[in-house]
Amino acid sequence: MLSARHTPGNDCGTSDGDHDDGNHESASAPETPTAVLAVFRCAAQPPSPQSSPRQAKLSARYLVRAAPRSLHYIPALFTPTESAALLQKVYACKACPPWTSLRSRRAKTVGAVVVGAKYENENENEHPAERGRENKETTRGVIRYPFPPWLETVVDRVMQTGVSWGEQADGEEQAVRPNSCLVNEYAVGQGIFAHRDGPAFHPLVATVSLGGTGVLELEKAEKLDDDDTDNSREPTQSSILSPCSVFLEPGSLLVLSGEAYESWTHAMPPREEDFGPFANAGALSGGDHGNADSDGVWHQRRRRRREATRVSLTLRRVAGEVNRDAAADVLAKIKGRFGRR
Ligand SMILES: O=C(O)CCC(=O)C(=O)O
Ligand SMILES: [Fe+2]
Repeated sequence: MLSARHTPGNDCGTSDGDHDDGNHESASAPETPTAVLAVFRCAAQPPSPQSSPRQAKLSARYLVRAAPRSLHYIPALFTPTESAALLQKVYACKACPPWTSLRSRRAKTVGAVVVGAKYENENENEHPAERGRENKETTRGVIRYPFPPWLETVVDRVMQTGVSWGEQADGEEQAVRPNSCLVNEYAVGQGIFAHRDGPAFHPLVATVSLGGTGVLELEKAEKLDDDDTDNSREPTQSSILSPCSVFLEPGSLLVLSGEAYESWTHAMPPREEDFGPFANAGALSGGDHGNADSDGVWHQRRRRRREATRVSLTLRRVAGEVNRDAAADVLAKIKGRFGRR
């Protein structure tokens, strides 16, 4: 099991990615209750406004300059063959919980699961009134299930890029692995509403795309936390202020950290066709999804039909303190659902 480091700003608090749907509590319990290793109390604690947003330590060549800081796009981290094999693993995974069907996608959380959460926008039907809203959950615990081996190999590859989920308590530079993975499945025409992932997964999430293509639209959050209006804050580090779109190819990795994580919403509009310009057009790997013509000129405004179901693996890290009451509660629920083993 991975150790649960408690790093500032990395507490369980708000979870926006799977938040919307109560995905954690009801359908996320893997079928093996023995996998429960610990339950933690989460102290909702937004990142300190004084500290500059933590940026992912990734090669500058992956930085998307036409997007808010700090968004990195790594094309072709997985080959088409590897991506196809991973898709099979996702669908065949016996150690993973069942899918939760949502309004415009299916989702499941593999690994550490936030439980007892109440989300302001729990009811996704309220969308689009919820647009851009950050969840204020009253999370009470986290259950740590291990990742299945195939997911650990995904993490290994992702971490080769230099991505790390926080620093060790002693300040030593050492890679910290993610412990939770939100798996989203979007049929062609489906998507996810605008949200921020919030303090639960701060300071960073990294998403592997498999199957079909997708587009993430980023927009500066309209309603920022009080702290964000503090004049004494450092000037914005964002290179841009207007909304932008990022094209996501299968096999790619997208890393959101810094302001892109904290102050911008991201959404995948539910549609069958996407339009440029794409902020990462110059970084796309090409091939079947290429935008470049024979002269290498990028056609940023080209239409892109979504042709296949897209599956994304969003790697995150959750931390928290032991909460024995929540543990007892959760274990009782799991036993009730799956019976004693
Ligand atoms: O599917 C994606 O690429 C984005 C998923 C996402 O934003 C989330 O789960 O929080
Ligand atoms: Fe998200």
